Amino acid sequence: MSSVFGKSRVGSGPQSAPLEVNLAILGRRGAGKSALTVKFLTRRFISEYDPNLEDTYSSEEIVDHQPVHLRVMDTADLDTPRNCERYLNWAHAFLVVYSVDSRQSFEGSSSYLELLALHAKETQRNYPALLLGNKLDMAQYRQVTEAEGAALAGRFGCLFFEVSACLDFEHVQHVFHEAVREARRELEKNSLARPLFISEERALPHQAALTARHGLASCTFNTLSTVSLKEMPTVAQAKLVTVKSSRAQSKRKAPTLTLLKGFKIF
Ligand SMILES: Nc1nc2c(ncn2[C@@H]2O[C@H](COP(=O)(O)OP(=O)(O)OP(=O)(O)O)[C@@H](O)[C@H]2O)c(=O)[nH]1
Repeated sequence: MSSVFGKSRVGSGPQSAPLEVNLAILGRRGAGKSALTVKFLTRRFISEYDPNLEDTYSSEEIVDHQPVHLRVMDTADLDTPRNCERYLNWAHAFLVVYSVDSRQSFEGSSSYLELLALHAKETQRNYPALLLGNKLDMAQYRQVTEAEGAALAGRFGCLFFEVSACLDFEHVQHVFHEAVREARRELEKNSLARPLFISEERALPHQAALTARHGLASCTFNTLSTVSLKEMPTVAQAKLVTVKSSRAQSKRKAPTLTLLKGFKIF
């Protein structure tokens, strides 16, 4: 079965179209969402970035010998979740990122996990989430222990990894592929599509509590999976661009490629 934007296409046979998976990266500003996204897409570490841009990228992946058309939304909330339906109703799985050297970002990740739990409860669906403690290379400045990260993940029943956008690509790739596996399991379980473009907004009883605790004032929940066309993010074909410069080169001498909208990669 397929639907608009590939929301529900599930197939594993050699003849079937690639599985389509939408993945949203959530977390407080500065946690490293963009750096992880770009590392995954290009194997490179961001040097400069625009924190206000939110983009969705598309990448063809092979996960467990199966082709997957993966879309990654690198979200740009400010300090708290805002207008969450744009990703709540779009993503099949979520990566919630904090930085191990920032307690504030860890507390922010907890708000996102609560938001996802609430959304799952209201829609009576399971949305796989992975909790990522990023900037592992900064472990000497840790404000969050690995045990705290694991405990938070355990509380919300999600997988937990500590990663670094500036260390090895394989580890970052592994985490994204784990998210695909989680999404695939869930899609296979519910191979029925969630309806799209049927909108009914209503306030939720639990929302008031969450709003009060985390300032999620602008998050509304749509009961029937609503995404309007104008809200759909544009897809940048990230993998179509060839990167020829090397980060090993001197930053001053290296040509700057504006590869993905808003990111300068050396
Ligand atoms: N040392 C280190 N720095 C990182 C890592 N990941 C990201 N950074 C840096 O942390 C800063 C914030 O990274 P971003 O990827 O822009 O963070 P973000 O979560 O996308 O932040 P917003 O775009 O503001 O939402 C940048 O200066 C990155 O270069 C990492 O793994 N290690």
